Amino acid sequence: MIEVAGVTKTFGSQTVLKNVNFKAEQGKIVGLLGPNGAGKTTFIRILNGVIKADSGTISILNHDPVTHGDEIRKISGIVTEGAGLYHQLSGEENLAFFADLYGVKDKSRIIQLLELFDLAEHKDKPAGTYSTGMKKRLALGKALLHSPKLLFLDEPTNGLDPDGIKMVLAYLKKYNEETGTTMIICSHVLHQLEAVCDSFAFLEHQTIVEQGTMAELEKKYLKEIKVKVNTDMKLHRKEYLEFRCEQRAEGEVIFTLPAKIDIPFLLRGILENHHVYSAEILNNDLESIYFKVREMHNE
Ligand SMILES: Nc1ncnc2c1ncn2[C@@H]1O[C@H](COP(=O)(O)OP(=O)(O)OP(=O)(O)O)[C@@H](O)[C@H]1O
Repeated sequence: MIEVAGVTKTFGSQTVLKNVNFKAEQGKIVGLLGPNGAGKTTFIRILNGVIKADSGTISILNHDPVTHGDEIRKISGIVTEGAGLYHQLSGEENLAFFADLYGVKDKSRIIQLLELFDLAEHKDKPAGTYSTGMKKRLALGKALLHSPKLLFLDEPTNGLDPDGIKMVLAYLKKYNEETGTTMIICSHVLHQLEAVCDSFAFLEHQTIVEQGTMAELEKKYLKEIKVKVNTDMKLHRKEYLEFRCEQRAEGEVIFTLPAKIDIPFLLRGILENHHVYSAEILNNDLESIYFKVREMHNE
């Protein structure tokens, strides 16, 4: 769906993006990660045709955002920090206004989206009186009015409370599953991204240094696995079945294994003489991988 090769962007004397390569498959949700100022928003604005790259090639469903920006905006939606809503208009009036602007003929789409985002009972209230979570949901509804094939989401959960975050992410996942809409999401809240994204791209030093699914990233970056085992065994050594281990607390042992494949062997070994109440891999979450990727590309 999206293919980017060798994209570079400078603002004055500052190079923000340098030789960026990126791919997104149709129907997938891709997380775009990187520290503050890495260039994530700039990259999304280039993809959406709002600003122009200095060099490189971009193809979005075979359209170039520079020459066919309008076509891309017709098939894409965007949610950014400023939701771009009219505060004096009601929720429904906002969607009606943008539906006209986007040339959406089927007006039933407005009520459908208000219902989808649990805003139907608030549709007549001015958007300015909405809570942050309601505004975000209305902005999502606005971005989806014309049933885009592609959705750009820049920090979609910023400012939301934990319930709001959970709700917005659940809506996005559900919408993706039901419609196959491709989504690119920028966020710093990694555990949220981990739950919804199919793959991840890492922006570092002005370029995408890594892109892959969780399984691909784990394989490449996790050189050892840390497993926390709740067991009644008491350790008197720093090694067990040739694996490094450490008793953290009573009944809790951390084992360091070369690979996931060693976990069944370890657990069978312990179970011969002890009980195992639970076992959990500690370092295979997106946050651990994010720091590994950064570490490797900052050496
Ligand atoms: N229109 C502009 N003119 C000049 N500099 C800009 C412009 N837009 C972005 N920049 C600069 O480009 C760099 C990257 O900004 P960008 O907003 O793309 O980063 P980001 O990864 O989205 O950051 P954050 O995580 O903080 O949102 C920053 O140093 C920013 O100041």
